[in-house]
Amino acid sequence: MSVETVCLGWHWLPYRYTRTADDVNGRRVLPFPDWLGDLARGAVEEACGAATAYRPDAALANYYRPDARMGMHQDKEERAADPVVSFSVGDSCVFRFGNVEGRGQPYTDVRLGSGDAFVFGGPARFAYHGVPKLFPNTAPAGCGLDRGRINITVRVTGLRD
Ligand SMILES: O=C(O)CCC(=O)C(=O)O
Ligand SMILES: [Fe+2]
Repeated sequence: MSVETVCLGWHWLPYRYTRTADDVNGRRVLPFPDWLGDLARGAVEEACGAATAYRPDAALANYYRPDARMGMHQDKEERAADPVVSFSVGDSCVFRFGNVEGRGQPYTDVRLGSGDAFVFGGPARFAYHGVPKLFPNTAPAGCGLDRGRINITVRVTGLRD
């Protein structure tokens, strides 16, 4: 994985979440903002066509340089099966959305652009997914990012202090 990540609410490390960024500076992670939870809940409601009590408590903000990639993986450190909501800003990318059995086919390649939201929940919640390619210089003017891509995934950890 060649992205640079900042977390809100809970700090993610492979295999666990902690309240302190132990592999960075040991400090407590910044709070998860209410507005981001509201935005994500709106996306879930639009995706499933019904009101929901979705209450996320963590976000991972990834910065992709133009040559960055993310390998196929599951988001599975959460102790809850609530949906993951992804927001993209900047350059477009190929988002590879696969199956729950493994990293290989079948998968679907979706082009995610700046401003897109993607919700994975229900039977697709633990599907393998990754980002094999960015399309450099495709960020729309005024999106706030000249180069590369930011993706924010919003999650329900199911954890308590
Ligand atoms: O960048 C993306 O669209 C996906 C990010 C992702 O899968 C993750 O942060 O776990
Ligand atoms: Fe992921």
